[in-house]
Amino acid sequence: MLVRSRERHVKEISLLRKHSLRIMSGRRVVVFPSVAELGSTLAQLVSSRAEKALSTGASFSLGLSGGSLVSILSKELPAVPNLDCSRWLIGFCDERLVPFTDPESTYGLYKNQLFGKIIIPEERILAIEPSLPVQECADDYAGKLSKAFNTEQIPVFDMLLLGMGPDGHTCSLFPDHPLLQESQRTVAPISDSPKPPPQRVTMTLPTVNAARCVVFVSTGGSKAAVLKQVLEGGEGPALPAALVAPRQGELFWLVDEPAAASLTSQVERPGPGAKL
Ligand SMILES: O=C1O[C@H](COP(=O)(O)O)[C@@H](O)[C@H](O)[C@H]1O
Repeated sequence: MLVRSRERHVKEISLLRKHSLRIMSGRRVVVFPSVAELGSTLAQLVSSRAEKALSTGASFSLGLSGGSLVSILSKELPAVPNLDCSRWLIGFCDERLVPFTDPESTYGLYKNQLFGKIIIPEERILAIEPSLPVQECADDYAGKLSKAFNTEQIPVFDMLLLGMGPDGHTCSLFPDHPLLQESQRTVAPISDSPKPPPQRVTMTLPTVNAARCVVFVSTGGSKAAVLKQVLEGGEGPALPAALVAPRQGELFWLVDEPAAASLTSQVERPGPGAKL
């Protein structure tokens, strides 16, 4: 009897702690012992938000980023049992203006590593047209989003998966770049990306912050210092990743132990197989 009530108390305290953590910061920082465990929880999270969106709507819209996320997601998402992606709509949070066959192309990487392993109609993947000049390419991609979401306003994605570079950039929004001030456009071109290739197309902050759920994935010791700065603050203007704060949506930071090494604020460390 005593054991049962103690267990209940511990459970309640842990729930309360989780709840207050979320209220205090408006975001959940979740630390995993390995990239594999992070990846499998990420895949579960995508699948659970897809189920939620599809239980009330006609489709589940998911924005993908490039970089290290590609291999993490491509390994773990197809392993989710009974995953039905036929009503998913996939867009790209940013894309490099190179042919799809170029190893820098985010679409190209997902095509090779993921799209062949999940069943998703080709027409439900909204990619850029890389043969266009960068400005036209951004306009064309913004038009595709506008048509798919049937709106002239900012599209509201169900979920966006973001990465963060060691300089604090996310999407193709770089520190001190004028694009951080963009308040009207859904998508913008960039021709002077400090990280190659220089020409890219990116979602803007208003689009990112309109999403229902934003999930950052950040792994490795090279991200430790910048992660601390983004999550706990530091000198100078806020870094692009720190400007991501969905107006009405959820914000997750899924990180591994090396990336979390310098954090001193409270984080969650879920047990194996835990769901977010
Ligand atoms: O250039 C880019 O970098 C970021 C971060 O990539 P990571 O390899 O450090 O995780 C990525 O999110 C973005 O999509 C990409 O274009």
